[in-house]
Amino acid sequence: MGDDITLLVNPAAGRGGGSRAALRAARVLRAAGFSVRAVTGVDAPDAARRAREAVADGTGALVAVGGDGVVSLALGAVAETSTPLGIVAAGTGNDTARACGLPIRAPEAAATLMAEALAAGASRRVDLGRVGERWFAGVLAAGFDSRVTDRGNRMRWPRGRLRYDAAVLAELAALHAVPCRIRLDGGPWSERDITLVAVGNGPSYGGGLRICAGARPDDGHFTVTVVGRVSRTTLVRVYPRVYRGTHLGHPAVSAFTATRVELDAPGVTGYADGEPLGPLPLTATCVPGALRLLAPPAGAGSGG
Ligand SMILES: Nc1ncnc2c1ncn2[C@@H]1O[C@H](COP(=O)(O)OP(=O)(O)OP(=O)(O)O)[C@@H](O)[C@H]1O
Repeated sequence: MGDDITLLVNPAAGRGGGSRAALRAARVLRAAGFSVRAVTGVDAPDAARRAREAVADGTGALVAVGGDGVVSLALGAVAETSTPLGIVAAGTGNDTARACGLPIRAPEAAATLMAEALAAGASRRVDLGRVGERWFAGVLAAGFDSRVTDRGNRMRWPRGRLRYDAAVLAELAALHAVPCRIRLDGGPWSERDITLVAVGNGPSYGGGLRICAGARPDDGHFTVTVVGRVSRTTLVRVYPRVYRGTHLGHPAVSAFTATRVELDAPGVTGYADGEPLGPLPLTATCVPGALRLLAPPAGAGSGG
């Protein structure tokens, strides 16, 4: 594996800040002695293909520059390989970087940590979720929250966390529970009316909404949050508590841990790391240590 670094840049991430973040990170990495090249791609599939090529060509590290979307593309290239992933979080939500304790909207700090980790030959093993050929680092969402993501992705305004809040308000008007079948670790199917189900490798989505509070990306399993049938009033009252993760104490909310989660519900689309996976049914599996993450040697769980 070479000592060059490939930046996978989403120029549009974070209101067009992706390119600026890449320039700032590249400056730090070059000053630390690394050879750096940036790839973008004309669209997301092209970017994903270029990332896979860089990994196949033996790049020393792949660094995703942007939000959770470009990290998600990068995962498809590096998962279950020995190529480490760095993250320069410059997007809207940045939940994967947040879950891994990496700097957010601080490209120089992120690049400095990466350079230190590469120089020390250190990386941290992180679990990933897998659905078919797709990988995710954060949360797989289905139900109310996938409809919110769908709407949020279509909205151009407002920006950041406010966009998710606005999408939540719009979807509240159409709130309904759906019958959902859930099976954990190959056990018996359970069927119930749900408002949403979230399968967390990491704890948050939507820029810090801690829907699967307690999930850690290095604990070897998912943390699953199921919200049963709730009224609009209850959802409005409980929603702000999701930022602190205290919604888990509500009687309509159940939490489980599992390494394999099967979900089936009519007319529901699954989203992972904010990207559409397709309609249910789907099966998510937690793959322990599937990712080598460039993180400081002193980071929790370092090694590998
Ligand atoms: N290099 C790229 N070229 C084109 N599209 C990309 C690229 N990288 C990521 N994307 C797509 O752009 C979308 C947004 O990416 P990302 O999450 O990195 O930015 P963001 O500003 O945080 O996004 P969002 O507005 O969704 O919160 C995703 O759907 C992702 O697949």
